[in-house]
Amino acid sequence: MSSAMKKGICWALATLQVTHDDIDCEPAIADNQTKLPKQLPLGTKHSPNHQHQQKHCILGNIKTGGNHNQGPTTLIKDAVHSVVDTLFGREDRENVQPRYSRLDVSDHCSAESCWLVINNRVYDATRFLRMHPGGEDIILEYGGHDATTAFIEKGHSVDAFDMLAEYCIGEVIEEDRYPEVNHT
Ligand code: HEM
Repeated sequence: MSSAMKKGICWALATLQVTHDDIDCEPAIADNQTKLPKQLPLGTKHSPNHQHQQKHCILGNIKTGGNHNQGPTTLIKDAVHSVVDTLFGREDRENVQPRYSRLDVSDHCSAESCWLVINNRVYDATRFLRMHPGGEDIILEYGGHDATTAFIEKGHSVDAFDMLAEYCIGEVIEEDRYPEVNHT
């Protein structure tokens, strides 16, 4: 396969967008331990504003051997990794990260779905809200927005920076990136 074609497929996978609504795909992913994945009918119920529902379900069904304890985002990430591993081998999987525009992020500004951008990476802080030592409200204030300056200026510890990785769901698309803020 030519490298241009390879790059094209990587790009296509990377631009597939995943939102919290992907949770609707979870049964289709998990219910496949011993048989082929059940096909989720296209157009299966998602939130009315969901623009990429069909893509998500197709992607969700790629995964084989799902795990009920994993979050939907992890499952989708694994699904992308499975495809990349199959097509190109493991070494290329690091190039594949879901990409979101700042407009996509702005849809997730509630306690039901709370995303933040810190240094051009997108974090889904929804399940962390109640665990946040600084309180739920302060994160919610930044839900759907860029929280880089707030997060860094607060002086979060190294542990807090390390925790971010657990909630990272992708990165901001090239044209919406801001200069990175150094925190050392
Ligand atoms: C997913 C994103 C976030 C993570 C993982 C996170 C994590 C943490 C952690 C682990 C602490 C305990 C102290 C420390 O280790 O530094 C903390 C405290 C705190 N965080 Fe965050 N935080 C996040 C987002 C934010 C945002 C956006 C703000 C907005 C300013 C914020 C404000 C605070 C404040 C004010 C405290 C201090 C609580 C206190 O010491 O009384 N955090 N955070």
